[in-house]
Amino acid sequence: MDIYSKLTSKSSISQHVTLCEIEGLDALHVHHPKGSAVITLFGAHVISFKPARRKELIWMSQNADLTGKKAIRGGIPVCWPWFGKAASPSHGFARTSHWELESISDNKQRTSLTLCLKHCDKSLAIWPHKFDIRLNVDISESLSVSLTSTNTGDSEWTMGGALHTYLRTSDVKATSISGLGQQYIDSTEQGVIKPSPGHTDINTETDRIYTSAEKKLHIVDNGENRRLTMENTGNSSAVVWNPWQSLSESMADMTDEGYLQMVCVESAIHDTTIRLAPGRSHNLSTTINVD
Ligand SMILES: O=P(O)(O)OC[C@H]1O[C@@H](O)[C@H](O)[C@@H](O)[C@@H]1O
Repeated sequence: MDIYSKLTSKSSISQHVTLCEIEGLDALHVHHPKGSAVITLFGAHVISFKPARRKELIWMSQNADLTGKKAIRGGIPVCWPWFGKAASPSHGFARTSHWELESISDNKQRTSLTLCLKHCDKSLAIWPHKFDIRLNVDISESLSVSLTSTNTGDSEWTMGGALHTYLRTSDVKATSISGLGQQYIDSTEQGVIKPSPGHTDINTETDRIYTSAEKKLHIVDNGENRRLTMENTGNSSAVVWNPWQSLSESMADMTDEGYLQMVCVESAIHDTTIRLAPGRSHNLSTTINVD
């Protein structure tokens, strides 16, 4: 999907940031000399990142729903306060909530945006806890996304989540990921734990939670001879997901062939294990670089 041709400008809000609309969703278009990005306020969802003079790094489904009625397929969904089906809705409510833009800072090196989501009557009905979460997005020649979760209530709560990055690849069958550690939970086989050589190719439906992944992962797209590094912090696992053919065909927001150009590599807290006492914060981050 060519995100940039679908943007309609509304107003310039800083030297390098324009408020735009994409199919009815408000979005921030960052046009820094070192890199471009688009982030929707719905979900605080990064839907594009392009380092200057390089190709798009982020995959977006051609059939993504951009009406604000369901989660966006592609980009970097912010899954919070839980990962997957730990509770309902799947991957939490942050990715389908409307976030506020809190601040922008532009300098020669980067543009940084902070978006914010706080508890409200709707969130309290789903998850009865008070919180403040902030997503900081730094756009430069690399992309850095950092989610700080703070307990603003008066009792402890527990959270999980993920920065669920959909990476674009020229050919998933020629893509390999390393730094994954020695074992994974295979979600395609009822959570069986399997040994891992620390790296994987993608040539079938893949839904794996790597529980001893290294902080730095390497993703090699041999089709395009491109090497990405993803550095994660604050996570308990790295999740690798590709729905492959028959699942893609069953999903309304994927094209039948969409799975061939993507792989999700996620900085995750799959096990809802972060306990936050009142006033305490946790930071989960992912930084993506083209080597
Ligand atoms: O369809 P959703 O809710 O966006 O989830 C997509 C996938 O997200 C991955 O993180 C999960 O491991 C998969 O099990 C899941 O299918």
